[in-house]
Amino acid sequence: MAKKKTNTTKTTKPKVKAPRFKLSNQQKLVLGSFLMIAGVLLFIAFVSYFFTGNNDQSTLSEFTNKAVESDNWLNKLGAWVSDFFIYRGFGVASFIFAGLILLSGVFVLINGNKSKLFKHWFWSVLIIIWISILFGFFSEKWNVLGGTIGFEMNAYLQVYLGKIGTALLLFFGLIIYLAIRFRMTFDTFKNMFSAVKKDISDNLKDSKTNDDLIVPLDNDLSAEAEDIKSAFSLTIEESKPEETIIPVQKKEELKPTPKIVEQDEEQDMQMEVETVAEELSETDNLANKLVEDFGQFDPTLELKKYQFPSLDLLKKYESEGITINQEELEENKNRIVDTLNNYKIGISSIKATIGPTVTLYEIIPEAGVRISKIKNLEDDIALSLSALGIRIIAPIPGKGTIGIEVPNKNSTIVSMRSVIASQKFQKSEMFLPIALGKTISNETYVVDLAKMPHLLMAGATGQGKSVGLNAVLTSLLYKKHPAEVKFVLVDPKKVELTLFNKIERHYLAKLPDSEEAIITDNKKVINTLNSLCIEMDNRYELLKNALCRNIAEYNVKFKARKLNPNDGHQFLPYIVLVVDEFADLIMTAGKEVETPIARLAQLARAIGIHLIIATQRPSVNVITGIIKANFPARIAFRVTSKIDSRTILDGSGADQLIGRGDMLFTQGNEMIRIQCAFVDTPEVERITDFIGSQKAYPDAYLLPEYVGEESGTSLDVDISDRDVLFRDAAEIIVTAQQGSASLLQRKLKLGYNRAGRLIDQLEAAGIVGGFEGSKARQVLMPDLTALNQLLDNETS
Ligand SMILES: Nc1ncnc2c1ncn2[C@@H]1O[C@H](COP(=O)(O)OP(=O)(O)OP(=O)(O)O)[C@@H](O)[C@H]1O
Repeated sequence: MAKKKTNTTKTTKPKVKAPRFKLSNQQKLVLGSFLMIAGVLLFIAFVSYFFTGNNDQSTLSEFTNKAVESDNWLNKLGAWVSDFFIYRGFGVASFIFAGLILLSGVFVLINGNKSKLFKHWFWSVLIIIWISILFGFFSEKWNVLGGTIGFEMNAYLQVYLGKIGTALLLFFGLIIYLAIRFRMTFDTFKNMFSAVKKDISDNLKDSKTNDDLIVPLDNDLSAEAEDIKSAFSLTIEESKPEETIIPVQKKEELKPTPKIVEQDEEQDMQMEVETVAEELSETDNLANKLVEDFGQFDPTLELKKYQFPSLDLLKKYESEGITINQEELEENKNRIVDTLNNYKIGISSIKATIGPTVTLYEIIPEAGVRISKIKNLEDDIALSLSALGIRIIAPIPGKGTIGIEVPNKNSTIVSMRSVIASQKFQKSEMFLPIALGKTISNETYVVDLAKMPHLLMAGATGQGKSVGLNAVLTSLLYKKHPAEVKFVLVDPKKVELTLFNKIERHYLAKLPDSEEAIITDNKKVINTLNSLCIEMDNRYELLKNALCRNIAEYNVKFKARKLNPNDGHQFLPYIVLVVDEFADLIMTAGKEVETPIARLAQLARAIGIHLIIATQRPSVNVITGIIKANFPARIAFRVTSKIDSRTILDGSGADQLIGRGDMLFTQGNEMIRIQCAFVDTPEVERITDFIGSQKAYPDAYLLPEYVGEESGTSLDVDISDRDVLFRDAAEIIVTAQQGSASLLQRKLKLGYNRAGRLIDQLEAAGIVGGFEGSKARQVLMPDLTALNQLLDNETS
């Protein structure tokens, strides 16, 4: 804690803070309901004023005299308030005040958008003034309607503008209001007018036709026929202009809203051009309305003030930036040329690209030289260049040249700061951007974890795996809000990821019953993985109901308020599962972890769960076929043998790396050599401190509850060993007809383990059915009578 404090004082300058009026939920309830009631009372008082206002005039001056009562339905206060608002204030327009106060109460209660409320107040006050002046205009007839303000303002305006001027000014005020508030245009009026005109003419026509069709029985038949004929012919003639279809020439005239295009006066013909706007479903309409009223759903709202870590928290290295050692370059070039010449390989040109740790020499061999010949001489060339970690790429994909990578004598550190600060990272629009480091041509390399969709990291000990993991996590922390991504961290070594404990309530996800968010116990990993599988199934269900194919589409739809939270929909954060020391896990838990990992790897990509697994031991029994098949994106740090390299990358190369963050990255096709960004423990500590010191969610992101199989083993529970709360628990479960441990936890206020044990005992007693994965257990007792019968039989 002390540390946190010093940190914040260091970074923030003293500044005077404006006092914040943030209401608690209870305060909101009190204030909201007070305002609503006040609004209703005002309304009642105002209505009453029109019946009792005259009688109450005399009682107003006697406000403090208890003996004098008012006729207003709210008695003295009602009389006084309505007199104040209606007589002395704005007249009938004061009713709008009552509405506004009621509306404010509703906004406070539902925690509505403040700027929306402010807008309502602003426009309503304007319309109140306008109405008041309008009625003030007719004050001679109805003097109460405009109130004193309306009357006085009218008198003032009429002195300067006269009656006509005032009337026109009022009309102009109305136009301004409609134009700005309702975005009305001249066309809107025109369309409205035409629509009304059409309605009237249709009605007239209908009535006329009907009238004409009523033929008096005693009339001459031929005359009737004539009448009817003329009546019809008339109708047809009249309807003709409307039905005439005129070819439309101008494309611009076709607007999505129905529009009437006037023809030349002489033709006296009207044509209605109607383009059918895309029909919106009811839910779309509702969503549009909600978005209009409240704006798009903002998942970051709960931590609105959250600040992303600044670049200053990352260290700046002196030795950054490539220094060109001309001598070294020349020397290496000569050696390469000489060595190749020794093997009778001629070179037509050679080019060097200097990277942070290695320099790439690109060679174009003379015509007729076989590439395989150069590839075969790899070891000989390496020997004559007497350098470790030479890698020959023959040919460089897409270039037709041969590459020889030679480590630099003095490598430079690629700092996390430089890659995070790069334009490429800062401007990336990826879902889960990761700044891995810099390529051989010194370009920052940024990839999207969401596209990978899972990452396998392997390398011998001490070659930069943990730094790599930290770089991945740091990248995400710099780019993603706590609402957008959650980490599930598995760290059997117990030391690598502990720093991330500080951001538990911001970024971590955990099982409901676990105390520590970072999982260090291998047994608990199995539960977490299975819980993630449940989360995956749940998310698929949500996606299916929302008719979305992936999490991105789903979240867009949710933000546009097209998905109803009452149907279980919610904004879904990405979940990144990081497993360090995967080999260790496989050794201790074997199939039990491999199965859920494989399931997640196969299916979780669409619903935003991504896996990063890291291992020191890249042997085939750890990185099995099924794992490999589902992890197309792989990072290999230096390994000791070609076999290990093959296991990770399906090819050699990782054995020729030079360590210290030098790595090969593949996403299934080409292999890219990257110098991993270096982020040191103190830097990670500063970042997690910075984030940890900010306001957090009440708890870590809770994963679905998973009842492990081990709890289902002790089914033969002795009746005498039953929990004292057994009967209560049974009654709760049977009454609710829902067999879930979390229900017991809530109702009986128990810990997860005890609730889990109770469920087992209930299963053993035949009250609930067996474990069914993500679903609640079936309740086998239909009602309390059946339950009591069962329990009584047991004891007798
Ligand atoms: N990207 C890098 N740039 C510079 N130096 C690095 C880089 N990555 C790692 N190193 C150096 O290598 C050392 C070991 O790295 P790291 O702890 O990441 O290895 P590891 O593979 O996780 O080892 P282990 O498997 O034993 O945990 C670091 O202390 C650091 O000095």
